[in-house]
Amino acid sequence: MSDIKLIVLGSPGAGKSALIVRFLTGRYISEYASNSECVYTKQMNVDGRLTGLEIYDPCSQKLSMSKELSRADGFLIVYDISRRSSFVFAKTIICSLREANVRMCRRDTEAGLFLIGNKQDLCHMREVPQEEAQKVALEHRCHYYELSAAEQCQEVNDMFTTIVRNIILQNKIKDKRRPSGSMAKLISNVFGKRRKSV
Ligand SMILES: Nc1nc2c(ncn2[C@@H]2O[C@H](COP(=O)(O)OP(=O)(O)OP(=O)(O)O)[C@@H](O)[C@H]2O)c(=O)[nH]1
Repeated sequence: MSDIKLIVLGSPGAGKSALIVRFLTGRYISEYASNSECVYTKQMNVDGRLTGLEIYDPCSQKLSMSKELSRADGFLIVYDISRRSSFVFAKTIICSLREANVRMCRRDTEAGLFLIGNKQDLCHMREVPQEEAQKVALEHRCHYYELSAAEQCQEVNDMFTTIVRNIILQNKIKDKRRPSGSMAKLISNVFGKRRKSV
């Protein structure tokens, strides 16, 4: 069974907990405790393959989580479509992750960045046009979704499933590109043995 680790980030009140709880339980609860970090686990069957999923919700106050960052396969960056400041914050997170990726992420974040506009049910109060968010997602090579944790159970479910499927696929491609143990040994025997750093 493969394990996928997701981290959910975004400004306070964007709806991170609501999305996670909706996905895990199918329920929407309007108030969540927001002062403690949480790790949720779930087993999923994706295309006939059993996958262990770990979702980390660091809670908004704690963004210094280098250990968790380095273990993550995917980053869900949530903003509230009715609050521009949350979108600005989401863009800042994306830029920081791109920078951090160079230094410490286990996986290339390219396949693992997901920008999520939540609270679509509040579109009458919209401050972030969908086109603008799509453009940002394209620029930063993120996948993009807009939905409502409050009103769209199936869509939230589909989104998480697609995210996990994407990551599994991407990890498979990377594993194929990465030389296998014996191949790596062979390459190292031929080219790497005598290399010294100066
Ligand atoms: N209208 C609407 N409200 C939502 C939606 N999702 C979440 N909310 C509300 O937004 C508020 C914040 O939701 P949370 O899930 O606690 O947000 P959070 O991002 O986890 O917040 P922190 O834990 O403070 O980081 C709550 O009152 C939710 O009920 C949504 O899709 N639509």
